[in-house]
Amino acid sequence: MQGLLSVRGLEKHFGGLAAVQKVDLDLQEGVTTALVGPNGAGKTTLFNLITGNIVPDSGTVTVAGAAVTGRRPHEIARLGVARSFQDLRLFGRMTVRDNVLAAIEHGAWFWQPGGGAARRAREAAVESALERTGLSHLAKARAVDLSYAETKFLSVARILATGARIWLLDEPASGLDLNSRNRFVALVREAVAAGVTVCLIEHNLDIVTELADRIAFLDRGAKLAEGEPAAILRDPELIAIYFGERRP
Ligand SMILES: Nc1ncnc2c1ncn2[C@@H]1O[C@H](COP(=O)(O)OP(=O)(O)OP(=O)(O)O)[C@@H](O)[C@H]1O
Repeated sequence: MQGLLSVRGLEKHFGGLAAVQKVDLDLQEGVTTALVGPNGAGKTTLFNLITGNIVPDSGTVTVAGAAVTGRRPHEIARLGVARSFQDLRLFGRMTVRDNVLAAIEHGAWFWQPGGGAARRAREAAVESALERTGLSHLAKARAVDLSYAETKFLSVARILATGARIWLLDEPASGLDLNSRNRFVALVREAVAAGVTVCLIEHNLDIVTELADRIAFLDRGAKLAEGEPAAILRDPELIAIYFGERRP
């Protein structure tokens, strides 16, 4: 069944390297999918192809049935697809609040008809995102002054504030302490319960087990398997590939 977000035959080469090879993937509404695979499997490249940060050599991406292949990142974001980056891409010198505000597209300015209401709605979305990520007390701090875990939550706050219904999270919990990691898991669960469809790239298999309904397993650019976490994580061949014990 075609998903809310659907990928068909997606391919990307970098010179002679096939980074993503004929990948099909469906993100079904309300289903949390984890992309799992060893380093260099093509997971981030797949996100980049979906979000328009990289143009595919071939294949298609559709969001809610609309073809978006080759469209620019902001056009795809406007359809309700938000993502985080491994390197977070925050504005270090801006405040936490302004980092979140900047993530929301300014559809209407206050001098336009309805602009005042739109601005208030944006501000409310920012405050709510800060509250849900536990960052309200840091709203006026500069992003550069945050702790590592706080920057990770700021990255999630930026997604929350957009109201996007599809979240693509690239290693969102890497390096988090236990308390922050648990808060992160709860935050994602809350979003899913509110109707968000999540796809996450995650190396921590405990987090995958806790959050994912499905795993798509990638290796060397190709999707090798897809299914329920229990089945995928019990497959000795996949686990050998994942932990680098590949047989020739
Ligand atoms: N812009 C680029 N130019 C050339 N090669 C690239 C580029 N981006 C990615 N690659 C290569 O494509 C392959 C897939 O990389 P990608 O970052 O998608 O893997 P990944 O599964 O996300 O890895 P990791 O788990 O380490 O983040 C790698 O061999 C990588 O070196």
